Amino acid sequence: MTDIAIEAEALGRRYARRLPRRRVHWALRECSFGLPAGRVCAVVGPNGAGKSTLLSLAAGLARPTEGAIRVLGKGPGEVRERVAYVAQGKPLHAQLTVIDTLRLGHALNPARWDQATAERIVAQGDLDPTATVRSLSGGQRTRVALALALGKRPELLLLDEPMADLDPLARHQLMGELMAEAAGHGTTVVMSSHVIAELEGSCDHLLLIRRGRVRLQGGLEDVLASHTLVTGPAEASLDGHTVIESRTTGRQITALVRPAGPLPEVHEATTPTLEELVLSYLREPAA
Ligand SMILES: Nc1ncnc2c1ncn2[C@@H]1O[C@H](COP(=O)(O)OP(=O)(O)OP(=O)(O)O)[C@@H](O)[C@H]1O
Repeated sequence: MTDIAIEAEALGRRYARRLPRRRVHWALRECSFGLPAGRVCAVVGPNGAGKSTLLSLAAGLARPTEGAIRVLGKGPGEVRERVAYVAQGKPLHAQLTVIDTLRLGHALNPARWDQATAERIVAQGDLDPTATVRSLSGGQRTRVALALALGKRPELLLLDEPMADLDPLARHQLMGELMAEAAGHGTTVVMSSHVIAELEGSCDHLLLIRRGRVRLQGGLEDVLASHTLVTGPAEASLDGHTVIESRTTGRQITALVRPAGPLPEVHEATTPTLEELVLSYLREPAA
């Protein structure tokens, strides 16, 4: 088993847009990173940053335009059986019932299928197993998609905004299932989300993408510890430190910095929360 679940080297994906004018658009460019196996990794970034593109490349549903991506030490197409992917639109067969959807999951993954887990996730949502997928609400479909993904007992679980349409209780309960899966079976979970609160406390690795580039990556504790949120008088100098973002209110400055050494004593310094860190990187002027 490899120590790195996903390894990208100068990864790029370009789309050709026809309208309004034919032009080439890079959804991802020069992305190099390694996600350690057995971790729960948050993929964050603004709308259109390239998160879904990255997950679909890892799932082997799209091909890189340049560079390379390796998943569980191999090409994404070679490890499909060991990887589960829940895409943003949660594609399922609308005409199948819930129970037939799980049967199909079993038929497609006979060697690894965990019926008990899949059934438990469906049952916790109080779903009628004989209902067709077409008749389910968006959140109920998400539950079935997650039941299929976890039933597959994957080594790598790729989730594209999995919790977006779930109610708070379902969100809490399914996050618990995901965390138990990761802890109990050493599953690597890579999850994109805009809800930072749901990532805090569950993720231990961060990949922040902005405008198709990896802007920040690493173990969550290390990433947070390498930044400082400072407040102090507006005229106090932060020269020599890397200022990610700063805002001045009246005579006070608040800034997220990567300190290069001790900060001036006039500043009050704290370690940022994940939310503060992500917001600062998203607000950062053109990186
Ligand atoms: N099939 C496609 N054809 C053309 N452009 C595309 C296609 N898919 C994505 N893009 C473009 O690639 C960029 C990245 O899109 P992507 O869906 O990966 O972003 P995202 O970070 O997942 O966004 P969101 O948070 O809104 O889901 C966007 O500018 C998008 O318009």
